Amino acid sequence: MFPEANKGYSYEDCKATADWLLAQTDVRPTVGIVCGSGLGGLADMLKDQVAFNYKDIPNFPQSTVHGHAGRLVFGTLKGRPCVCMQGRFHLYEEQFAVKSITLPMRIFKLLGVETVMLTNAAGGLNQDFKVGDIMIIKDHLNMPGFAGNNPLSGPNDERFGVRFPCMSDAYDRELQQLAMDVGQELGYGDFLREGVYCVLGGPSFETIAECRMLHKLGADAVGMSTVHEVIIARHCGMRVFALSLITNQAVMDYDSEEKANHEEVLQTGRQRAQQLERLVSTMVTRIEHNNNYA
Ligand SMILES: O=P(O)(O)O[C@H]1O[C@H](CO)[C@@H](O)[C@H]1O
Ligand SMILES: Nc1nc2[nH]cnc2c(=O)[nH]1
Repeated sequence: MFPEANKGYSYEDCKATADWLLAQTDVRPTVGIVCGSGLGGLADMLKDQVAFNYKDIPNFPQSTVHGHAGRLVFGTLKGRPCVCMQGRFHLYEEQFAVKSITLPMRIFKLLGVETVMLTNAAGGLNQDFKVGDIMIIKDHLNMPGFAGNNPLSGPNDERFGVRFPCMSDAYDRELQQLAMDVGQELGYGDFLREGVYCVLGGPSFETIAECRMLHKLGADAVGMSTVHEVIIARHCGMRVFALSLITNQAVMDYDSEEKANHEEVLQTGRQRAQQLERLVSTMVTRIEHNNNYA
């Protein structure tokens, strides 16, 4: 499913994969997009597509989760060259996978990507949030990281970045503001939020006590992805924008009959897909037009 432990992750391996891809397409992407659960439609927005199944790409992991197609799509979005992961990898898909799930970020970097835009489906912990809200991520809590499960653990290759990267500026503030501005213009003000995303290892959803604890700790939404990719993307100097679609309310109350489930997650994704695609595609256009954002 994933490349063998410690195989396929060196700078040379990543470069070989990037060079292989660059030899198959004329697209030279400067924006990389990652589609969350049920949000794969973002990739369909790309024009003049050149698409690869993950299984055909050297060193690439394979998607195993329903709602993650497993294709790397190159193309243009309103004239801007992009690459899009239609399907991402999660910590729970294989034990000790924190390096393989983040590998595509290093390949993005070596393809020439400058800005990464990540999306995910998440459970809402903030009691003001509703299902269908879009949360611009301003910061994160890396729970697996507290236990030493950080994608940068192990030897550091300075060709990618420094040993101790700063994370207080992980989420680009100009891009957060751009998302707010674009969202307001598109009339999304009623369901556009900002907040802190907390990553857990999954795949089990949270208990009621866990949701209450995470909320008290300052998390507005909880999921099982994104943070590891953000760490690797920032380590190698790419700008990061990330958003969560609040696909379900985290259950915080012992009287509640609600139960988190993946079908609801995918269903909410389908309902908000078009607006989310418009938000991301309009942002990409502005990144191109305002060089101060690029
Ligand atoms: O984060 P994405 O990939 O959107 O997926 C989210 O949805 C799945 C649970 O329904 C989990 O994998 C969670 O992380
Ligand atoms: N951990 C977690 N991941 C999610 N992804 C979508 N919804 C949820 C949720 O409630 N919890």
